[in-house]
Amino acid sequence: MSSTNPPAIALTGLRKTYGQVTAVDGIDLTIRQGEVVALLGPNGAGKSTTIDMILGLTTPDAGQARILGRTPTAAIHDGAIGAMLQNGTLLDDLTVAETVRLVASLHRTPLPVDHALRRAGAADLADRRANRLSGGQQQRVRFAIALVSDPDLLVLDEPTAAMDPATRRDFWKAMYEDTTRGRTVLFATHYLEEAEEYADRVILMNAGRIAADGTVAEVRAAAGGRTLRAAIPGARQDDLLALPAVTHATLRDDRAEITSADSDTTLRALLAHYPAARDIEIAAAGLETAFLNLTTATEATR
Ligand SMILES: Nc1ncnc2c1ncn2[C@@H]1O[C@H](COP(=O)(O)OP(=O)(O)OP(=O)(O)O)[C@@H](O)[C@H]1O
Repeated sequence: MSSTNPPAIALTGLRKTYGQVTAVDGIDLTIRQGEVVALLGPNGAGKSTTIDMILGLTTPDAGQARILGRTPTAAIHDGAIGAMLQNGTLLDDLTVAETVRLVASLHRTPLPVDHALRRAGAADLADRRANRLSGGQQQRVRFAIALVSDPDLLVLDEPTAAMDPATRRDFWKAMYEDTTRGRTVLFATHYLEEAEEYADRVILMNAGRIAADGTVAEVRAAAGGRTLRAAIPGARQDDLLALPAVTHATLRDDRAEITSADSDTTLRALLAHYPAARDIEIAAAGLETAFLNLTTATEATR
């Protein structure tokens, strides 16, 4: 892809407050065309508000969002963005195929309805009424609606929230096949394994700001993460937390789990303090530990 292409998403100084609450606190972010990006963060971190500003559904108090070199409204108007939101309502009286056809009729160059349904794994639902569908099935219909304009950018707010594990797998399989053609995808999720498995890049939000941004490996490393597990007779949690480089420590009976930014230093100090420590294991921290470390670290500095 040529470097003269505009970014899929360019956010500069983006900010939104609701009364006393700063939902998004000055975000700068560039997402290149073709990237698959996961947006992570605890409840209330500002993910949905950011997505709403990318889609032009919410006006920022400051800063701006540019989508493929245009305003969000212009990009939506051109059918360049397909979106799947958390609570998009489906029209009760229409069948699934009629619903998708209706949305297709709003676009200049839509995909054939049966293509969109097939790609979204919703072909078997075509003749069903939207109000008879389960939560996971409705999500597949919303996915077909997002795909029908054949958009360059897909924005998905917790797309798999209502899906069972098998449906989630099918959804991501369909998604993956679809993005191999250079489509840009931004998805918000609470499932860390989805970010780990499907995203090229992970953006971790906390309290309206970006707490980490990089590949899964980079975000893990930024959280300084190794996990050290051991049986430590007579251990006290306060003492473990006081060991050098320790960021978290939990203790159940004499089994300790310690997160450390520098596991060599922690281990030396641990053995000096507790020579009876045994069954020691050291592993790279998972994304979940990185997530916890980074979100607690930014909370502490607020
Ligand atoms: N329309 C609104 N009016 C008032 N406050 C709002 C509104 N929308 C969002 N907020 C507040 O802004 C903050 C960010 O909310 P947002 O929905 O963007 O977070 P989120 O990261 O998407 O959370 P979740 O994972 O729970 O969906 C929260 O404190 C929320 O209560």
